[in-house]
Amino acid sequence: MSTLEIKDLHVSIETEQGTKEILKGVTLTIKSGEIHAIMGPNGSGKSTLASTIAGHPRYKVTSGSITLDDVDVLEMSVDERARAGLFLAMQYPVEVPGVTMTNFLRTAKTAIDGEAPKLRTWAKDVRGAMEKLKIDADFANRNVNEGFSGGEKKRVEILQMELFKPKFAVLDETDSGLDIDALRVVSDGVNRAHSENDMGTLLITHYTRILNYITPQFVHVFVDGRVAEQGGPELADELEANGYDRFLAPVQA
Ligand SMILES: Nc1ncnc2c1ncn2[C@@H]1O[C@H](COP(=O)(O)OP(=O)(O)OP(=O)(O)O)[C@@H](O)[C@H]1O
Repeated sequence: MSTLEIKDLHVSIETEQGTKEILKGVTLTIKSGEIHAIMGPNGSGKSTLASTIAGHPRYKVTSGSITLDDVDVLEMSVDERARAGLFLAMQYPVEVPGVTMTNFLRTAKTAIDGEAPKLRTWAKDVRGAMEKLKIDADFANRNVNEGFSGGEKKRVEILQMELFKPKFAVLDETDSGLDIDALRVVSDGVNRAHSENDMGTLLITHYTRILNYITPQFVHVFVDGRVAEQGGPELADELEANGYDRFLAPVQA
């Protein structure tokens, strides 16, 4: 059993207008096997939280902590975070010209595990995972994300998650731009990682649609850089019905 613990996290960025505090005290604990959904209005800091967990240099932690099984994540480099078992699927995946998917996946898996995967089983694992995610075999020879459609990029992210077997995944708007079939395929991938690897997930989303396929035990409403309320899946239904007015009123007052 692993625990990813975020405690009273404050994060700022430097802008031309000066320092801007975006996260204003986020506290959140995720354990192995748990699915947590974060929902919240545009600009409330959800992606900033994902980027901070990922170790993006732009986001400065001014106070608070992130630990993985009591080890300080904020002291780790981006690579070390991946090796420690954190997986981050970002809103805007990057293209890597000149690097084929096959080479990328094997190199990344080697870096994460500290040893190269066995050639024969690895090729089978990759093929099997691609089939499950309905990714055409041709993608193996294409350059990472180059010319991939939005939905294809998301499937490829989940492919990485299946193969790297992280302890925790942070999925930032993995559902945006997915058609119904792709949504189901991607959700199945996340659910498999939970049942087979006991992965913990932080799922950032704007829509309850994905929550029909991936059932979170916890829903957190993010407003103005903090968790304004926590609840079960019924909280997502309430947001769908009533929007964020109830949470925004105290902020705007
Ligand atoms: N690099 C940056 N430069 C300037 N402002 C930034 C930067 N990154 C984030 N911000 C600001 O911080 C706030 C939070 O942004 P963030 O992307 O974390 O919100 P979000 O909740 O993920 O929004 P959305 O739902 O629209 O994706 C916004 O006001 C945004 O403009």
